[in-house]
Amino acid sequence: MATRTRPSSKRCAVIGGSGFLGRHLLERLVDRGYTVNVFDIRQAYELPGVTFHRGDLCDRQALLVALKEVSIVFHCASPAPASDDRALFQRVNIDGTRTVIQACHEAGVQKLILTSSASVVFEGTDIKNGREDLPYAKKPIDYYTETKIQQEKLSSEINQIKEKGFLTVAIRPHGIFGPRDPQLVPILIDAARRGKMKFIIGDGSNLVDFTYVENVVHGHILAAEHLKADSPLCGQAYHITNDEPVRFWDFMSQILEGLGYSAPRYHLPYTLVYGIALLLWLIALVLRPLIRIKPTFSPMRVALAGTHHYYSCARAKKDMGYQPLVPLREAIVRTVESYPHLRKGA
Ligand SMILES: NC(=O)C1=CN([C@@H]2O[C@H](COP(=O)(O)OP(=O)(O)OC[C@H]3O[C@@H](n4cnc5c(N)ncnc54)[C@H](O)[C@@H]3O)[C@@H](O)[C@H]2O)C=CC1
Ligand SMILES: CC(C)CCC[C@@H](C)[C@H]1CC[C@H]2C3=C(CC[C@]12C)[C@@]1(C)CCC(=O)C[C@@H]1CC3
Repeated sequence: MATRTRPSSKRCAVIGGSGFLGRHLLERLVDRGYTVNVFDIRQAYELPGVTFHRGDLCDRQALLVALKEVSIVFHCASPAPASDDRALFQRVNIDGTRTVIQACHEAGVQKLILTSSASVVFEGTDIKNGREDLPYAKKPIDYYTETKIQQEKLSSEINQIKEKGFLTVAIRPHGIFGPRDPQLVPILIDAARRGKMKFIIGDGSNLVDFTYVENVVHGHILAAEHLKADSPLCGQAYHITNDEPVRFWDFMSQILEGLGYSAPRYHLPYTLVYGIALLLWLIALVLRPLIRIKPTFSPMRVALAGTHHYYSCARAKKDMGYQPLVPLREAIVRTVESYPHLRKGA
């Protein structure tokens, strides 16, 4: 057992701090006067006032070094959903989160803020204004979702044991976007450049949440600051969104047109595209030992593009005073401006 020194309430660690959300989070934490340790398998940048610890979160000893004298841990590391690697998700999201919890406990950490995902309740069918009490997806649509569910359960169970002095809360963002995001805008533009963004899947009226990264960061920091023994946050999950559901295809079109590409115009039936995506996924699975194929339109992406999925943040508003800081319109402008290299013709 490591020797415990009294942690400072302003000393925190961001696991996954080299990633998109993690880096925005720690920049904000530094602005607010926190001392930050980053723990990640890769070091993507350097920042004054931030100490980097490179390591795998499945390695308890490596974690213990980064968690020394830390009172708050933000765990926002995960393999990318697109990796579609079952063993990797199991190892990092489930076994790794168990290791993070053990290490927090051993190091005397007081609070764990886990980045979960609103998609833990998504099964590929419509969710309208979903609340946190919706049941977890019984048939999760991909390995990412399956392991995010197990991860969230682990963190909430540990809180229920009411280990004195160790509290947990899970934040469930949805469709995070913003400057430096390696997923949404780059994948969308790559599809457009390959001529794959001509079609709208379904009738185009489906509403979804896209959440600007600074609002997600704000939700995490509020959660850390409101998480106290006997507060309603203990062991709970909170949706954090922009609270402005938007038509999926309007959002995509605004990003595409903002960067100089044409918006999709022709419609394709949802069930047809979903069926094709499922078939391609199965073919890719069978061929995986020989060749690795990654179809642009995975069943998960098609489901996300063709159904309603937006969530209520009433619980976060009530328990921690959450309100999005950046409205959607402004968030889209800032995002588009941040990708000059993805502009058409650049
Ligand atoms: N991007 C999105 O739209 C959404 C993301 N989330 C969750 O937010 C969190 C952050 O996501 P992003 O910033 O988008 O992802 P990201 O891929 O940009 O960042 C994840 C970070 O985790 C690190 N990491 C992965 N495996 C690790 C390991 N074994 N040990 C140490 N570090 C490891 C990576 O190196 C990376 O820096 C994740 O937990 C994700 O599940 C939830 C909802 C939506
Ligand atoms: C090719 C096009 C049909 C779609 C291009 C955009 C997509 C890459 C994104 C649209 C919705 C996004 C999303 C996620 C990743 C990127 C998108 C599929 C998540 C799966 C990321 C991880 C989560 O926890 C849930 C997200 C839901 C929305």
